[in-house]
Amino acid sequence: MSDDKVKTLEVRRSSRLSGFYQQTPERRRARLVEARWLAPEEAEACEGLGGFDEACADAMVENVIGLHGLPLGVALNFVVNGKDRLVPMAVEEPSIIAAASYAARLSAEGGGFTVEAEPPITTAQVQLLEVPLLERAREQLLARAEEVLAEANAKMPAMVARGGGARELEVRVLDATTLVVHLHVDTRDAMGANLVNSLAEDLAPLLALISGGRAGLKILTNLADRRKVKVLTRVPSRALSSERFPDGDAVRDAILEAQRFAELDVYRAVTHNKGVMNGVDAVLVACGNDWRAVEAGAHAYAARQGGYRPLTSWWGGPDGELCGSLELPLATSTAGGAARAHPGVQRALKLAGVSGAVDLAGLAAAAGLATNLSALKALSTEGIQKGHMSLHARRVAAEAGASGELVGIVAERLSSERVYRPERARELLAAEVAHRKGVRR
Ligand SMILES: CC(C)(COP(=O)([O-])OP(=O)([O-])OC[C@H]1O[C@@H](n2cnc3c(N)ncnc32)[C@H](O)[C@@H]1OP(=O)([O-])[O-])[C@@H](O)C(=O)NCCC(=O)NCCSC(=O)C[C@@](C)(O)CC(=O)[O-]
Ligand SMILES: NC(=O)C1=CN([C@@H]2O[C@H](COP(=O)(O)OP(=O)(O)OC[C@H]3O[C@@H](n4cnc5c(N)ncnc54)[C@H](O)[C@@H]3O)[C@@H](O)[C@H]2O)C=CC1
Repeated sequence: MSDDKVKTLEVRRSSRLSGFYQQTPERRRARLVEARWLAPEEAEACEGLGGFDEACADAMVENVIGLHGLPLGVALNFVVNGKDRLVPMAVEEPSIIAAASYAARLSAEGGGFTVEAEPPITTAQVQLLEVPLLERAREQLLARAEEVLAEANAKMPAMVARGGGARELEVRVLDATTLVVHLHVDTRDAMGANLVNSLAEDLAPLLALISGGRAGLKILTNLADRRKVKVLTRVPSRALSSERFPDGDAVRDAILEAQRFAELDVYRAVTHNKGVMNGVDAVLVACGNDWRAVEAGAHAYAARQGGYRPLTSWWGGPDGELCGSLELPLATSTAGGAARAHPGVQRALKLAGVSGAVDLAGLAAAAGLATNLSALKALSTEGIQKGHMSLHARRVAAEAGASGELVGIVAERLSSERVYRPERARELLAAEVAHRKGVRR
């Protein structure tokens, strides 16, 4: 590990930054410097597109004609495996970052999030077609597994030197003449897609020869179920009480009813899991990771028992607390892709103190459990619209033409009326502007 990384890990910093959300972006950046989350020059570099320019973009994808921005925020209050963390989130939807921060505050009351992550195993699939003697081919492939693994490792000396490498060969029968070989590879801090895809292509002729069949597709699987991450939390029921809902036990029970709904009904389970992915995806986007791969794997994992189920579980603990867990496959990267090419991604990883791909997976999962908790709590008490729409109101106000402090004023009036129509926002804005002109005269 580099000296810089060691220093980042040693500094004790608080993820609780009171009043943060009421401040301007400029002041928030200054707070991150004061609280030693960012160096002054890093905070300055966050401004605007944060150093991401057309040259970076042109090197990343094809047919670039410009840049596309998204808001980058930080979720606060996270304690993960006993350590305070800030969680960078890039997302277009209002209230997700607030929801993550809110649930992280609740979780911190019970000690925070505990993450258990599997090693970073990415799996390549080689399809073997027209295999004459399936069972014999399977036996032969397994008998020569060590040879195949050694061949694979010989093709990636740098990964082996890093502590990664090919770990296991698995053979599955798909139909009367088709096998699939799984090559499980520890890809350390890389997602490993390009690496294992190359391995699969290189090894396919040997696998076909051993099986007596012919090689078909050679590609990784995004059902990365050897690369799962599990996150747990417990929230004391007193932390769930509020002025409007003073009985924390009743709030806990209402959340458990919401969980049961998702367990019983696929229509609800899908929305429930959307609330999980609100947190997971926002972290992955901020950290330049392949969220399509994670989305695909997460939903397949949710359906692994045949029916589609919620990715999280919530249950009552022995001391009346609310306990929750989230488990999903999460193949992340801090070494490749945008992590190398995008200066904003590099800063986000630094801000979050990410030590590697497995650590990033844990942080994204903690954010997912958090956004699910906030959504369930809101849904089972006051309803989603109050918190969500009062934040959405700022966007409605801005779209109606408000700027500067008028955004907050119009948004607050929309929220107090609980009306979020653009025409009402325009009326309120016009009235406020007319009022100000009248006062000046
Ligand atoms: C929005 C809250 C948090 C308000 O909740 P509240 O109770 O009004 O919040 P509060 O004023 O008591 O503040 C509590 C904490 O929330 C955070 N917080 C509070 N306000 C802000 C803000 N403006 N900006 C940033 N952070 C904010 C902040 O951490 C604050 O702590 P403090 O710093 O004061 O100690 C709550 O209503 C909530 O979590 N709602 C759920 C929102 C949500 O899930 N949004 C996603 C969109 S809906 C969706 O996509 C998913 C869904 C719902 O369909 C999934 C499903 O069905 O399961
Ligand atoms: N089905 C899918 O999901 C597919 C995804 N992809 C894309 O492939 C890319 C794969 O990402 P990555 O594998 O992360 O990037 P990558 O393909 O750039 O590989 C990362 C490279 O970083 C180097 N490296 C340096 N330090 C390392 C460390 N500590 N640990 C591991 N490697 C280290 C290694 O040489 C490694 O090969 C993503 O952009 C993904 O979107 C591509 C094809 C299919």
